[in-house]
Amino acid sequence: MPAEATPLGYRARPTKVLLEVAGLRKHFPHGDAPAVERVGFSLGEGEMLALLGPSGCGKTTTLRMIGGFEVPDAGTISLRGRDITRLPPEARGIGFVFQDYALFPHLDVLENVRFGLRKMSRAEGEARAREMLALVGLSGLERRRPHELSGGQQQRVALARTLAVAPPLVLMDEPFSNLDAAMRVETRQEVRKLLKSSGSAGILVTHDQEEALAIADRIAVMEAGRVVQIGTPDEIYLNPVSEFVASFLGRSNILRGTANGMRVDTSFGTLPLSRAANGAVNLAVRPEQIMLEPDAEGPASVVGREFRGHDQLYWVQEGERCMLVISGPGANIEIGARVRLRICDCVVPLV
Ligand SMILES: Nc1ncnc2c1ncn2[C@@H]1O[C@H](COP(=O)(O)OP(=O)(O)OP(=O)(O)O)[C@@H](O)[C@H]1O
Repeated sequence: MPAEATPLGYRARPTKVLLEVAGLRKHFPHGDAPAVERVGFSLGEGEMLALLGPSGCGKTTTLRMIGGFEVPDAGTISLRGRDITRLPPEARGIGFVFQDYALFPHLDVLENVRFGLRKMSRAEGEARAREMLALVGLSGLERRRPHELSGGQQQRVALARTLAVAPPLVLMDEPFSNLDAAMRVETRQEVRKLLKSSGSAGILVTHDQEEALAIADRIAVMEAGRVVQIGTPDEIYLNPVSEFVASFLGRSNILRGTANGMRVDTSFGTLPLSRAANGAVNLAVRPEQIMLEPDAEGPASVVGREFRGHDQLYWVQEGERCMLVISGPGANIEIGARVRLRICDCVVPLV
């Protein structure tokens, strides 16, 4: 598979390793359990990784250890083959974009971006800062102070300041959380494009699955201090390893079945499996993998419906079980209607 598989540059696998994290552990004093335990992954040059998981699962602690703001109890972090585990943040050559952007309020936009370029001559630093501001689409706003900018513009100044020193890696902790929904969607694609065009890799901490799917080449899903699955967005969405991953990334119906290799017997008949399994298994079925057919003799009935414009959600009761189904916007089936459900795709065995 080519390294750059799509126009937006989503990659299946890192090419050359930039960052290697192995066996990271952090147990804070007074914590019942370690905040981070046995976390390991590698990141390719220019790759974008999302650390995704619910509040308190250890995403920020992992990021802070990579950045040098927290010292791990165990494990190693190396950047381009150099062990940086115990180096202070400023000696690591890593860029950061924080939630609050951390811009200097008394400096204008140009001076904020020039701040990290103090080793250059004034003229060189200014030229580079202007170049970065053009890259993030803020030319013309050089003399504004941060409070005269929108949240999205401040975010881009922070990014320009970080990218100006061309770090091989940029760490971002929920960088879009102060933006409104529309601005968040726009800004995350811009950030992705900027990092890709500057060749910097990125690690983004988020609890927003849609954001992770939209921005990342790969996603590391964390649960209770551990990485439970790492893969491309489609690998994780289509082949979640556990019920936790299946329900954290999108919505899933969970069924019981008896597997035999690549097939499984269920109350919906014998279905193909996405990967081999044997014996009693739980299965994840995405709501869009189920077809809803009106049928006066059908064994199920519609008990809830939500019109969402581009599609519709249906809750369908069949005996004891309530299934979630997604249909196109044109399928108008009333609440109370009798229906038949058909699973029209392979289903995923869970551990
Ligand atoms: N400095 C600290 N001292 C003690 N406990 C901490 C400290 N920082 C984090 N923790 C604890 O470690 C665990 C992991 O926290 P962390 O901030 O890494 O999670 P997170 O996944 O980033 O959560 P969120 O999405 O809410 O920011 C939590 O139980 C948290 O309370």
